[in-house]
Amino acid sequence: MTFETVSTAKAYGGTQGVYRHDSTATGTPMTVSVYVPPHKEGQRLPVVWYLSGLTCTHANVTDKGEYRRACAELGLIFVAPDTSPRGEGVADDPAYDMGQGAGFYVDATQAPWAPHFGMWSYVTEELPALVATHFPADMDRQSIMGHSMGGHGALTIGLTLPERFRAISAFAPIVAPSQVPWGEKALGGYLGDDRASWRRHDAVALIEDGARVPAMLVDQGDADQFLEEQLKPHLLATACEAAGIDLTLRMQPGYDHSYYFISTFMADHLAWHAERLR
Ligand SMILES: N[C@@H](CCC(=O)N[C@@H](CS)C(=O)NCC(=O)O)C(=O)O
Repeated sequence: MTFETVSTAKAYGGTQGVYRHDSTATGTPMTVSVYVPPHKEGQRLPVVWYLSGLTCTHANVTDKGEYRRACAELGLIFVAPDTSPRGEGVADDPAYDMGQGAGFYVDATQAPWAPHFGMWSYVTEELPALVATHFPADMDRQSIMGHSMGGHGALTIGLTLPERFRAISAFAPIVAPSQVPWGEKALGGYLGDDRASWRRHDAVALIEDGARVPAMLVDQGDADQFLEEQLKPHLLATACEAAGIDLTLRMQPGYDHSYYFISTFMADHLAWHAERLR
């Protein structure tokens, strides 16, 4: 399978690259951003996965996430995939919260989404194999983070694969998609009406059903316009408390849902990940 370099640039002594490859999980070309910090020849480095939110491509966090200085200092590879398949033959929805740019990190089972919307398999199977092949990655040291819909992806993937991900964190995540409009629309569309099939794609439900990790870090702005209707972090706090999961939930006064918020706390999250990836 070809893995094509779209661009590379030196940053903080390392390399910020953008790459494109044909994906069997989505049946489309996919674009991914990877930052490799400065390192010694032959050295293998831990990998932090960053999953983005609604409307994003790989480029939003690459341009505005301000992760490179911390990744260079901490020796972390930072991988930022796209949020969905894209292109002319790919189903879409006129709204921003469904279809292209809104893959929700599930493998869709329903028409018209099922042929291309295989983002769970893409992020958990296909892309990790490519990262292992093409970068100096130590795949025994991985962690995962994300924002909003990507926070949902990070929490659900991290909770499902605790043996793979040593740390999970999120910025303003959708913690209980089955209980909020964004999630009800997306999971209903991609997975169908049987709500039982949604539970493995809902962080709160996964914890209620027995998923366990040692710890999670979540930052949430209290001026986030989506806080009350879509995000509801207290549902995660309640589930973690009942399950004995050590959740650090930090309500950040005055911060909204944007990359100004994410970039403010990015270095903090990366340091938290690096500690667990040593
Ligand atoms: N377009 C939506 C908001 C979508 C949104 O806020 N997306 C977040 C993730 S959930 C994002 O990261 N947007 C891209 C950006 O800020 O660069 C609206 O206007 O209500």
